[in-house]
Amino acid sequence: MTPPLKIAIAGAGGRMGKTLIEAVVQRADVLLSGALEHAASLVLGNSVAANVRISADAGAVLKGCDVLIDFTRPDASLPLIGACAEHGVKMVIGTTGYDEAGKAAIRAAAERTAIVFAANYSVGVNLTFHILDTVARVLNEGYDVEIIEAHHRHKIDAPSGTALRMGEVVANALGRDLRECAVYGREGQTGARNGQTIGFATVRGGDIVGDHTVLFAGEGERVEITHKASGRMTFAAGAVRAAVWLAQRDKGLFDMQDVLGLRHDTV
Ligand SMILES: NC(=O)C1=CN([C@@H]2O[C@H](COP(=O)(O)OP(=O)(O)OC[C@H]3O[C@@H](n4cnc5c(N)ncnc54)[C@H](OP(=O)(O)O)[C@@H]3O)[C@@H](O)[C@H]2O)C=CC1
Ligand SMILES: O=C(O)C1=N[C@H](C(=O)O)C[C@H](O)C1
Repeated sequence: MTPPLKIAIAGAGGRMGKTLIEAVVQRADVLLSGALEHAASLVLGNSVAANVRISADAGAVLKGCDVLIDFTRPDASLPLIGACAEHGVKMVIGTTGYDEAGKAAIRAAAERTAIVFAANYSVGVNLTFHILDTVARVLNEGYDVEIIEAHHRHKIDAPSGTALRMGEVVANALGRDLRECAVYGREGQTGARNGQTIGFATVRGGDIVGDHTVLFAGEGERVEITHKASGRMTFAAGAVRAAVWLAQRDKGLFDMQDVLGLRHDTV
């Protein structure tokens, strides 16, 4: 019998970390082997499962696992990504907000180990990426694109990784480069809207788990594609699914489209 896949969680005390622990423990085919936090964390030593306490010893946690699932913050995850590449530990990265150098570090690490990196692990959002590609190709002229996202008051990056990915999908479908056409918020005498731009609006408040709407506004009609997450288990279950999928890969960079078998040339 194949031994269960050993999964460790980085950011174990966080909102996603706690939900990921629940998601791992629920499955019979995987084992929670470690739970990682930073050295000053108030939850160090807390027991999270049989024989697993939250630790700040990254070396020991990595030694004991096959896959590390990281939902932390870019500055915390980058050293872990380097260490995983060095020790051949596979990774599922859910953290958002990386700059270009951070993304380059992930690509470099994926030459040495297998990594799934996705801004959103829910099946619904990944399906939405496909729908957006189709909608943008049809409404390719005369429709202004605006992306509106809302999250809880604790979120530290904006726009969300998911909103940015939605922008990339739409921009690719329209033959545009998001880096050149994105407009992040408006204020004052903005002038009339440039039809080639893709606008982003961010809302932060309360306990909103994650809402995303892409609006295609034309003359006489508008199309709105909306996804609303009402709980974090949808992300956590997707991340654990990605970890199990990684068991068959040695190295390379993948995303949730690959895990779900949804990849085609455009998304
Ligand atoms: N891809 C997806 O599907 C999703 C992605 N996310 C992303 O996941 C990330 C985390 O979100 P969320 O759980 O809400 O955030 P939290 O702040 O609740 O959790 C982050 C955790 O990481 C801990 N941490 C900080 N530094 C380190 C370190 N060096 N080693 C280990 N742990 C560390 C934090 O500790 P402390 O609080 O003490 O600083 C905290 O417990 C965000 O980037 C978010 O955007 C979220 C949901 C879904
Ligand atoms: O921080 C969050 O909570 C979330 N972050 C992800 C993002 O930035 O897209 C995914 C989800 O919307 C929740």
